Formats: sequence, C-alpha cells, structure tokens
Amino acid sequence: MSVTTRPLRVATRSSRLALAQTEAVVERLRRSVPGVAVEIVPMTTRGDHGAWQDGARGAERVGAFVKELEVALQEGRADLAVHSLKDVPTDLPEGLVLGAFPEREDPRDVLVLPPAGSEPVERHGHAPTDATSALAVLGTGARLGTSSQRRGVQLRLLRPDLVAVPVRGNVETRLRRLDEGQVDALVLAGAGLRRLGLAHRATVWLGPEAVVPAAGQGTLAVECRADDGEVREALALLDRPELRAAAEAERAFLARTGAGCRWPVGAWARMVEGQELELVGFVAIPAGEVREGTAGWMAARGWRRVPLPRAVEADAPAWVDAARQLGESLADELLQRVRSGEGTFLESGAAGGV
Ligand SMILES: NCc1[nH]cc(CCC(=O)O)c1CC(=O)O
Repeated sequence: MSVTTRPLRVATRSSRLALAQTEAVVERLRRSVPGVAVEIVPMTTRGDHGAWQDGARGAERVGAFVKELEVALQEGRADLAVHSLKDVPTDLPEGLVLGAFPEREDPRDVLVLPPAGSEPVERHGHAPTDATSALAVLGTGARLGTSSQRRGVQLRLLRPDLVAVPVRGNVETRLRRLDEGQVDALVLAGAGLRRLGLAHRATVWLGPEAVVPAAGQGTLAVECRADDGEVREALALLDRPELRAAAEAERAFLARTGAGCRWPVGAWARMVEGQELELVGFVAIPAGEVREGTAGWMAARGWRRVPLPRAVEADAPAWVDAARQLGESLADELLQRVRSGEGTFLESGAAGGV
C-alpha cells in the first residue's frame, strides 16, 4: 500500500544528533511506505545559535530548538519535522499536530565521569555501578556540569555539596569540557549519547530514584500540519500507542506543574506488566514560596499507575484521557506536598546556583 505519492520534505535541525534522529525516522518511513520519496531539509534554529544561552530563560528558551521547523511546516516549506519530544513545548502552534511517536531510546540521564583510568575511579578499584557510589568518587564541592535545574537539584539532593556549573553547547562540546577538566562530571541524556554512538562514555545510568528524566526525554516526535491528510496517514503507520500514552502523561504532568520553565520538573511514564501505565514524577519549587525568606528548594518525588487495558488500544482517545489524568493527578499530589512543606528541603547551592 502506498498512502502517499508526493515527495515528503522533512525539516530537521542540522546538529549531528538531530540528523541521526531524522535518519532513524526516515528509515522507518521508507519501510512503512514503500517507494516514498523523501527529501531532508536541514535548518539552524535559535537554540543552535545559542540565542537562549545568554541569560534567556523561561518562555524564550522553551521551544528554541523547534520554532523554525514549525514555521517551515506552517509556511509549507516542509511537510514533517522530527524533534526530540523533550524540546517540544506542551502547547503546539495552531494547525500543527504530533502525527507519530515512532520510537523511544532509554529515557534515563547518565552521569559521565572523566575517561576510565583517571585517578579517582582507579582508587575505587572498579567502575561504579550506581549513582551513590559514582558520586562518592567526586570530592567535596566537585563541579557538576549541567545547565539543567532538574538535573542539578536532583543530584544535589543526593550530594548537597556538589556545585552545578552551567555547561552549554551540543553533546560533543560538553564532553570536551569534561575531558579538558573544566568540570568534574557531566549529566546528559543517555539517549543523546546512544544516538551519537557515544554510549561508552556513560559511567552510570541514573534510575528515577536518583534523577527523574525530563518529560519526553528519549522519545522522537514527528510533527506535521493537522490538515495534511496524506502525511497523517503515513505517520499513523509509524505511531506507537504506548509511546503516545507515555508522552501524554509526562506532558500533562509538565503542563500542570507550571510549564517546566520556572521550576525543576521530571516525568517518566511507561507501560508495566503490559496493561498499566506507570508515571514517576519529580517537582521542586523555590522554598521561599512555602516559607518566606527561605532560600533553596522544596522537592517531592512520587509515582502512580493507571490501568490501560490492551483491549482499549484500538480506542486511542480513551488511552489519551487516562494518561492525561494520570499526569495531572500525580502533579496535583506532588504540588500539594511541596506547597504544604512536606517535601524534601534542599539548601541553595554555592554562588546562588541550583
Ligand atoms: N537539551 C537538548 C537535548 N534535547 C534532546 C537531547 C537528548 C536526546 C533526547 O532526549 O531524545 C538533548 C541533549 C541532552 O539533554 O543531553
């Protein structure tokens, strides 16, 4: 069956990671739609230019990696765009939809220590296998390279003495900063390392009990025009309902906890035992919102499950509703905890950082 005959133009960012993600989706498209003609349209976004890096925060920063691609879709210069879901704001622009969630890499963050053989790892005799022993390798006040409050706050909950140091740029640039000794450790998305063939740089994969990943981390999302029936039909062949359900739950959690631009938020949903969707969430709010004059964070982590029977799979809207409710109810529970002061308190870091 050929659902489309016209050539499809795929907008993508030009970074090595973005191109790898786009290649993966194009390959799936070619398998699902035999004979389809695909043209890749590489673009540079504001995020790549680093426009948001010089102090831009919140709304300005959200969407910096996807905006140009979306405008290309709206203006008809491209027919689909491949994104890392975690870069896609929860409110989509008018007239655009996420037509497929074709794959998800391992969503966990990883801790990257300097290459094996460096002195501290040898002193322990073996490579660490969990977050706590990996962090034990780092001396007091070690510099943790991350620009993400979500990562900085969660790792400082394990090791409050660590100092979060902003590290900008693409994955390769950040690894170079580590290798040059500008920081003592990095936290990155494991998915990015895997897709770049750099998984061997991951010292420890961080489970959600240590660091809850960003909503959508590791998931690829394909965006298209809502009224482009041909493309939507083609994308439907790539869509995986269980990834869509997870995406809905994580993004509902993110939207409910304040759009994720002001506060550290993490959310990871997945199918367990075949018929339940489990969501782990993390949120921290400035402690001053709970007790006036208190500097630092009030944090909470928790999880919830909802039955998502296979039988309902054909009825995607019911799945989506259940997934959204899961995200919203866990968000409400955790927000209630931090606002009532029942969360875990974390003092502000050195130099006013996270
Ligand atoms: N913040 C940029 C970004 N957007 C998506 C990924 C990783 C790949 C993914 O999550 O799918 C990264 C790099 C990182 O956070 O380390």
